[in-house]
Amino acid sequence: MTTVIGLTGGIASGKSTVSKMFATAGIPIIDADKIAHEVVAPNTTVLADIVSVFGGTVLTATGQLDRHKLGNLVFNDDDKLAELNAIVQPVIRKVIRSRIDRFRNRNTPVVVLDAPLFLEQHYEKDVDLIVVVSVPLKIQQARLMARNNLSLAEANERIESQLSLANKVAKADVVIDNSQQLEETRLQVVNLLDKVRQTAD
Ligand SMILES: CC(C)(COP(=O)(O)OP(=O)(O)OC[C@H]1O[C@@H](n2cnc3c(N)ncnc32)[C@H](O)[C@@H]1O)[C@@H](O)C(=O)NCCC(=O)NCCS
Ligand SMILES: Nc1ncnc2c1ncn2[C@@H]1O[C@H](COP(=O)(O)OP(=O)(O)OP(=O)(O)O)[C@@H](O)[C@H]1O
Repeated sequence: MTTVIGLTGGIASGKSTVSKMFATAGIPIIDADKIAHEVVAPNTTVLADIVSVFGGTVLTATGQLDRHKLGNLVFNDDDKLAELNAIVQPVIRKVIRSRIDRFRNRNTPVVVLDAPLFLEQHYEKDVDLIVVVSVPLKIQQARLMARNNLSLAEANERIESQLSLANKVAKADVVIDNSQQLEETRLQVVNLLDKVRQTAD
């Protein structure tokens, strides 16, 4: 039997950080952001659809998606973000589901699905446990501004384009508090894995 852990949280809450901790413990990761990057490679129909809606200016000189430019177009315009989601989410969903099926068929004991839009895109039924990484808003803003070199207003636009963290926490089976030192977070990951393994035994 496979336990699929759905790992989510707000932007810059620490999903990748937590997901690396699971990977270090030997757990395979399905990374939705990585899949989202793969499905828009040059010469894909997804990229062609994006260009037909947003125009050729979202491409770099070498025909790659200019992620920074597209991000600036969609994160302050709900309608444009919805248009982008309508193009990419069905394709991302297909890849995610086929990877989960493969792990379940192989009876891999524990797998993590790291998906920022897990709750917005309703992946609840695809997983066995919902884990939300949580930090107070002030820490989320500060980490996002530092990591992506954004102003407070730009950081807030991105934070507000998702379900609120409080809303995500309310839907969680387990909450990982990532507001302290990394070691504190790592201990919570190790504890959670112990519990999951005990339940599966
Ligand atoms: C708009 C894009 C080009 C911006 O690229 P950029 O390199 O700046 O961001 P990146 O892809 O690394 O995502 C960073 C974070 O932004 C947030 N985010 C990404 N896409 C979305 C979205 N559609 N809605 C809300 N938040 C989002 C997530 O928290 C994500 O972890 C890119 O995010 C994208 O293609 N998004 C659509 C695909 C998607 O939904 N990805 C999320 C995985 S399900
Ligand atoms: N406990 C921590 N203490 C200090 N900094 C941290 C901690 N956890 C994460 N960070 C930093 O905060 C930033 C956001 O973390 P991370 O990239 O893991 O978030 P994320 O939720 O995966 O983001 P996204 O939604 O954009 O994919 C990174 O720069 C990371 O190094």
